[in-house]
Amino acid sequence: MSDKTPVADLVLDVDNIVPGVAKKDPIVVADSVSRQFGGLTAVDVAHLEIPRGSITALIGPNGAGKTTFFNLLTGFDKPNTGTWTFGGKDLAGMPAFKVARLGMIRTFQLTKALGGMTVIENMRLGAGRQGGENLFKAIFRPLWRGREDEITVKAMDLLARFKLDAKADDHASSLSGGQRKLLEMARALMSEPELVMLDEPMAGVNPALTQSLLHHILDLKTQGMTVLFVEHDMHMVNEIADWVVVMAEGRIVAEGPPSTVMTDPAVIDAYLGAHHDVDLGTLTGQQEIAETMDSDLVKHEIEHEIEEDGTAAAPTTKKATK
Ligand SMILES: Nc1ncnc2c1ncn2[C@@H]1O[C@H](COP(=O)(O)OP(=O)(O)OP(=O)(O)O)[C@@H](O)[C@H]1O
Repeated sequence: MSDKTPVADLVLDVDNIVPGVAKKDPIVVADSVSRQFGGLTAVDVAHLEIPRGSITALIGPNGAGKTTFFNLLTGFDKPNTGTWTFGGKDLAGMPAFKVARLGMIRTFQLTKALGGMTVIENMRLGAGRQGGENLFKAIFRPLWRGREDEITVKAMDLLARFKLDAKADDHASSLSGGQRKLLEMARALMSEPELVMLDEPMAGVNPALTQSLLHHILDLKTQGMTVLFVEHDMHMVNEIADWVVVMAEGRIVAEGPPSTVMTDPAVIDAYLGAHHDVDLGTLTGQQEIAETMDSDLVKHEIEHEIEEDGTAAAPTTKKATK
């Protein structure tokens, strides 16, 4: 289906592919990133490099630490130890809204389309800084109006690409689960990110929209973006990922191209340890998603963004770092 990036273009040494292997052109480099919750070590990543301009899948059994690792990289959670860079910039300690502004945008396992707002309003929110009811805006109103028009045009273009343009004025709450996933992805693109991080993009999406989502993800790569996604659906991973990173019990236990990773004993062990009945070749089901925590953190990040931008519309928050 996709044009896979050859392994030789991704790693420095194709003959020695081990967890933490050096990439030719890494966009993210993480070192000694750990996160404990009480006595539980949720993430303990010694070294990981994400190759630029390709599609990397982060897989692993439930509870492996994938979402927590996403949260740490994107500033939605703070690690106990570790450093990481994005495009060479040190991100440790940087809040989520600043990480997003640098071009590292994520979506959530449970979509955060803000149901009380319309589809187009959600899209405008994705554009980041738009000015607000501040003095600067009051003085330079015509300039801001121009910028707002530009944002609307861009939003409508993206909505058309994602076949959501007819729904622009509908409340996001009226969309189906799959359409919300599309909206979240479209909104992420408003800020022209370099790295798009998708947390279980296929979860809760009905089969009719699955192919469409797959094509949109492949399209991101065609447009020069890097994609990192968490996914349980191994068919999807096989189909679109250039590279697969496997987590188990917080650590990176294997990485490599999908064709070899699925037969790696460490990977089979990791999955069989958690699911005695799982066949990696046929694992396709959508996971039931547990709603956990942290709506306060997300709310705080959005409030912070609004405070900084001075934007008038105060969105309601939905969920969370999942
Ligand atoms: N806020 C939290 N407080 C306490 N424990 C947490 C918290 N967030 C995650 N954990 C625990 O950390 C571990 C890793 O969870 P995480 O959600 O990152 O795994 P995951 O690989 O994303 O799982 P899944 O595939 O089920 O989404 C789990 O044992 C989880 O229960």
